[in-house]
Amino acid sequence: MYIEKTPLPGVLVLVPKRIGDARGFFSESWNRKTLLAAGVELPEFVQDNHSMSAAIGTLRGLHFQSPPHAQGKLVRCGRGRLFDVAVDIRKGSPTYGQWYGAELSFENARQLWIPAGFLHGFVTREADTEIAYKCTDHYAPECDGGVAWDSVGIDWGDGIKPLLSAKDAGAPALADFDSPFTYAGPFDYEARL
Ligand SMILES: Cc1cn([C@H]2C[C@H](O)[C@@H](COP(=O)(O)OP(=O)(O)O[C@H]3O[C@H](C)C(=O)[C@H](O)[C@H]3O)O2)c(=O)[nH]c1=O
Repeated sequence: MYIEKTPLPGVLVLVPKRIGDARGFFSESWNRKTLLAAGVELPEFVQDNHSMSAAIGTLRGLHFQSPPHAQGKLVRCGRGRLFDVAVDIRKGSPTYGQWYGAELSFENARQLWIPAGFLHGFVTREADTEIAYKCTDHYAPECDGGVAWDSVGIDWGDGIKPLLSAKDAGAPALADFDSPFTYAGPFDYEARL
């Protein structure tokens, strides 16, 4: 697995190796031991999610779960193509309000690690795009929160008119949002990579 730092400290791009043969390929899409060998210890994953978005331009986000059920997420694209975004919302962080986005697709096999304390959202760039993502805490609707997709200055792509859920359409702007997260210093792995 290749591990790439991003311009947003804490957020990583992981790219598993694909072993090809006449049938197709095999890939270890997640292996804790491989990451540990590289000095990256992620919290334990306890829930896997899978969502499919039929229309191009479907935008899900920007979401978080507040403590005590804050979630880190490792996102990968099983089918199609999407632009996946993380936003730092840890009060006191040197990168508070900053975002990073990566194009994830079945073809490029890229995964995005988004730690707890960051918003997560994505917009689809192909029809019938599916994402599968691992979460470090269980679903807790009472801790569910969101920030408006268009209030962070994210470049989602030209001329986007997103398909949003009613919840996402009514989310508060980042400027009006009081984050439940506080910066606790850099993640251990930041210095090791
Ligand atoms: C997240 C979640 C949702 N649900 C139920 C609740 C609703 O009845 C239905 C759809 O939920 P929602 O509209 O919140 O789904 P998304 O808009 O895809 O939200 C997710 O997408 C963004 C990008 C994320 O990072 C989060 O994982 C999550 O917020 O699934 C569950 O039963 N379990 C869950 O873990």
